Amino acid sequence: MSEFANFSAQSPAHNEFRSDTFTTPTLSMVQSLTQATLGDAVYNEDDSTIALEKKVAAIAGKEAGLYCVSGTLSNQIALRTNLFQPPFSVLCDYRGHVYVHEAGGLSTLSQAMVQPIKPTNGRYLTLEDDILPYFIPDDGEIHGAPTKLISLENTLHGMIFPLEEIKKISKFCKANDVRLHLDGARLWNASVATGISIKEYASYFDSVSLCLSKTLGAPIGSVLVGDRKFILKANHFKKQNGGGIRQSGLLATMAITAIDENLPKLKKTHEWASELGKLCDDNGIILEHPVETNFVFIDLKANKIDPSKLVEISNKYGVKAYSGRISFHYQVSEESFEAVKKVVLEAFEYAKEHPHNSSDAVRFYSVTEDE
Ligand SMILES: Cc1ncc(COP(=O)(O)O)c(C=O)c1O
Ligand SMILES: C[C@@H](O)[C@H](N)C(=O)O
Repeated sequence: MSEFANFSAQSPAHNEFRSDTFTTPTLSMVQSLTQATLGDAVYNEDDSTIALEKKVAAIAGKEAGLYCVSGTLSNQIALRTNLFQPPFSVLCDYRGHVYVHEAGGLSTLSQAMVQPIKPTNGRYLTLEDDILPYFIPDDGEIHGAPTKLISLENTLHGMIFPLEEIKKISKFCKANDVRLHLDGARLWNASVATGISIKEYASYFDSVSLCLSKTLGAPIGSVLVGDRKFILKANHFKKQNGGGIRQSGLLATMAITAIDENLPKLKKTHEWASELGKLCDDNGIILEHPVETNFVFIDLKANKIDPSKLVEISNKYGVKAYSGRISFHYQVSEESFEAVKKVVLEAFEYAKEHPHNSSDAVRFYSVTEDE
C-alpha cells in the first residue's frame, strides 16, 4: 500500500534499496508545477516539454530529444527506429535491460532476432572477443538474420562501459552499416564516476535513452536523443505505442528540476555503494563484480544466501532489500545505510550456518501479489 505524499518530510524511499526507481518527487519538484506550461504535447505545443527535450538533447550533444513515459518505451522505439527491413538481428549483453526486462519488445515491436552475448570478460562486451564472433554480415547469404543494430548499456548492473571499447565498437558499426544504440538509463552515473561527459559518451551512438526517473528522481520518464530525422520517426512509433502524452509539461517541469538539483548528488550514492562493497570484501562476502557506481551486486548463490531470508532480515531492520542487488540513490538516509550494512552481514552469517543451494534464476525484483 503506497503512502500518501508528504513532500516536506523524508522521502518514503529513505529505506529503499530494491532500486533507484523508487526515488520520489521532492518538494521543489512539486513547487515547480506552478511554472509548468499546459500545452498539448502531442501537437508539440507544450513549452515545458520542449524545454526538457532541448535541455537533454543539448546535454547529450544531439540535434533533438523526445520525452517518453518510460525507459522501456524510449529504448524500444529507439531500437525500432534504428531498424529498417527484416530479417535483421540485434546484438546485446545477455543481461541487457532491452533483452531481459522489456517484455520481449524487440521481438514484437521490431520483429528482431536478438543475439544475447555473455561477455568473455564477465563485465562488458568487447568487439574482438564478443561482437565479431556473433556478427552476421548483410552479404546476401540467406540463412542468417544480418546484424543491423548493436545495443549497449552504460552503466549495466552499475558497471561502467569503458570508453575505449565504445569507440572500437562505434567505428566498427559505422564501417559495416550497423546502427548503435545506448541504453543510458544510468549514463548520468557513469559520467559522474568517470568525469567523461554525457556528450562524449553519446557522440559514439546513433541514439541514446536517458532515464529521468531513476538516479535523478523524477516521477516518470526518459528522454531519447538522436538526430532530428531519427527523433521525428521515433515520435511516430511513440504515438503508435500509446506514448503520446498531452499536458506533459507538469511532468517535464519536475524532470527539469530533478536534473538541476539531483545530478550533483550522485557522487554520494557511489560513495555509499563503495563503502558497502568494501565491507563485503573485508568480510569475505562475494560480489558478482566490483562496485563502480550506485549498485552493489552480492552474489547470493556464491554466498549461499537464501533470498527469502534476506527479505526477512531486511524487514527486521526496517529496510527494503529483496535481492542481491543493493541499490543506492540520493534519498537513502544515513540510518538506513547503517541498517542495510547489518542486513548484509547478518544474512551472510546466517548462510554460513544455513547454506541455501538453489538453481532458481535470481531476479532482482520481487513480483508482489495484489494486496
Ligand atoms: C538499465 C535500464 N534501462 C531501462 C529501464 C526501463 O526504465 P522504465 O522502468 O522507466 O521502463 C530500466 C529500469 O529501471 C533500467 O534499469
Ligand atoms: C527491474 C528493472 O526494470 C528496473 N529497471 C530496475 O532497475 O529496477
